[in-house]
Amino acid sequence: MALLSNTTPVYVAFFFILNSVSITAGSRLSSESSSGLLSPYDELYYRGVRAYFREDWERAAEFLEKSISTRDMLLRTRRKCHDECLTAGDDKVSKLDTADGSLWDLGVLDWIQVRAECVRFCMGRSVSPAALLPVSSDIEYEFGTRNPYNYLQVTYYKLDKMDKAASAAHTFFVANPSHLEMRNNIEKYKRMIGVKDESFQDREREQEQHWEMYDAAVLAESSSDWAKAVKKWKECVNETLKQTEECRAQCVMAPRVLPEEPDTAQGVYERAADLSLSLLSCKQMCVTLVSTRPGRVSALEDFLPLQLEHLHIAQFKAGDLKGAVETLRSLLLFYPTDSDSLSNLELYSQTLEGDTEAQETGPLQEIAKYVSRALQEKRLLYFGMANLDFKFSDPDLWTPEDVVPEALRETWRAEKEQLHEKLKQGQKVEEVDESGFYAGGPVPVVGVTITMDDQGLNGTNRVVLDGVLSQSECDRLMQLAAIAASVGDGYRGRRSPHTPHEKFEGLTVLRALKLAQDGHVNQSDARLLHEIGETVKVLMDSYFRSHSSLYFAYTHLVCRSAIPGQQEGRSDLSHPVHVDNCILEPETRQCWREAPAFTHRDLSAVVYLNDDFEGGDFFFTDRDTKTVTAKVKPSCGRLVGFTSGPVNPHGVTAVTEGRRCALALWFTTEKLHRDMEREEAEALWTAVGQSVKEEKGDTESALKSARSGRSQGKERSKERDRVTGRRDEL
Ligand SMILES: O=C(O)CCC(=O)C(=O)O
Ligand SMILES: [Fe+2]
Repeated sequence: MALLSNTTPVYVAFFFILNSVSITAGSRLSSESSSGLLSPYDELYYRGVRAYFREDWERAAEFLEKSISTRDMLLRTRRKCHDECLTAGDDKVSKLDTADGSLWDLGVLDWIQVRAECVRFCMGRSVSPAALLPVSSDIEYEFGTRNPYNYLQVTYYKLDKMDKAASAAHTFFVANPSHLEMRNNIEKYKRMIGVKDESFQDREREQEQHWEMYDAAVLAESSSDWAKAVKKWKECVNETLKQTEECRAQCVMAPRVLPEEPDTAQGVYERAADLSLSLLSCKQMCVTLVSTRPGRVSALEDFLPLQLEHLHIAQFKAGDLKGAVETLRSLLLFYPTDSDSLSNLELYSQTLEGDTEAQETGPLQEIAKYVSRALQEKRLLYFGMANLDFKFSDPDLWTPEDVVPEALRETWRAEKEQLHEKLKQGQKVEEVDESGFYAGGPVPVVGVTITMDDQGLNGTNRVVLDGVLSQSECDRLMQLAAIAASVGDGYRGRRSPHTPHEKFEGLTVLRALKLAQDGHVNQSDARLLHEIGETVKVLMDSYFRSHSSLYFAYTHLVCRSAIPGQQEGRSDLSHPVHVDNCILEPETRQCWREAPAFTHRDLSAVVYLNDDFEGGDFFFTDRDTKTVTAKVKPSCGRLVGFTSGPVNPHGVTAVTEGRRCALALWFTTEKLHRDMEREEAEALWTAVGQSVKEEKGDTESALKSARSGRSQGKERSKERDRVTGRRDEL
């Protein structure tokens, strides 16, 4: 028989929202009905939406705001009552633990009844009877996706309250990052005079704090600042626990819809199982909710244990062995038989000469409480479930087998497998690029066309453009590369950095310029290399829209030539699959922003110069680095552009005959990381341009003054304007 948990009267806090915004006298008043009790927030919301469609903006703002604040208060009240009733009915539960099973059903019903009455009494003191009723799933969805802020944004705009409109827009956008219209609106608010930077605030930020801490911890870790990483991971663990508990506290029985009296023994049993299953799945849902970012799909499996692992490593690296021991013990609460943790503990115990008594403070204590409560709930449920044929999901990957009755283990294992599979697929299908770039902007250079976009390339933030260079420009750059190669390459002696079957030659803008000065290559060809960069920057900046300015990070012309006689039976790649700004770990699908990856690179572009070679296809893959998602055949003037992060792993197939040349460019949003070599080249350029008649030695002093003083600044920017200006005329 099927037990339908969705019909049971549990307040499932699918999208829990708990603001710790203090309740001001004003907002309390506005959320109360005439009886002084909290009104139903769904009704307030409907009134707000109706006013919105009547274009009665004043009323719309009033009711939408009231619905948001009333919901906050309701959730907080429920939390308070949950705490107040935490032990209600415990005597019944403790009997369940010891009972031989014959009284399980009655015990569960008793327990639920007692607790529900406690909660009902508690909530009844401040919530009106209508507001005690569960809201529809539509309303839960509306609030979960932050749609009230969508209405509020327009409403405040109409009321000419731009700061509030900007804040509503931002709050909505955080949970809906691919909502292009809202993105454009935000852009407009940013340009409006009088809208302050502080207005772009996430009004729901309170529930996202653990994510801010998570990001800060990862950042500290990637810069090997271990002391800071320890601090940040601790904060993150504490906050994640807090958010989880807040969420779980919302899972209380709806006090007005208690089980009707079942008349048969089997009926009693089923009812009890049904109710306890609902309660448990509501609590379990919190694990997924807390580890899912708003607007992003992929939940991190095993979120708390994962953080503890990071914390443990950071503590070890920071030399805090006692702390590491404490964290390991916390981790062992989840996975008591984990061999790595056990052997690490053993190791620390030897180093500390047995002094490994953890102080059981902070996270350890809280985690111990959390784990033991969660396990008690599971035991309770699984015990009762043992004789029933039903399906359930357990999002915790750490539930020990002994909690699950023998009869259920088979189903349970299958569920776990499925969960793993689902997680994997979820990550595969819905890659979300967090880079802040959005493909799809215009291509403002005459003659350049979009050949493939995200859809054609099967991914996110990818593009292929054609017509970036003419045939004669390709020829001139090929010529430049050939001469430069003959006088030594720019690969600092690493002639085959990716494969021994090919020779690599690289040339930077500065080196090309110096070769021109020494009379090895044409000035105009060296200048072309520089100018192509400017065009590519205009294209990338425009197509990949973002809030940030773009700077050159690095540019080089690269040729890969097949080494004759060394191609037989070759199975490697010309350039192995990689991500440009992080180190991809295909097994975990994680990408570590750490050296030797060029972590500051944000956008990548490769412009191809020729096609008269064998092999050398560019390709994108999935995060597994194996599944090829799109291929690009190089040809003169073709550009492949993409965001440099984990959504775009890519590689190059072996060049088995001939020579393949391309201009590779990377851009950064961090001014600090801009390409100083390019600036040096530009300064040199200016100096040379200014002093055609001057002696060659003078360029050196001109360069110095450009680097150290402001005197050259104006000249340089004039020169740059001229360069871009010319390209714009194309
Ligand atoms: O040459 C290409 O097509 C790609 C090169 C590349 O991925 C890189 O240099 O990072
Ligand atoms: Fe690359």
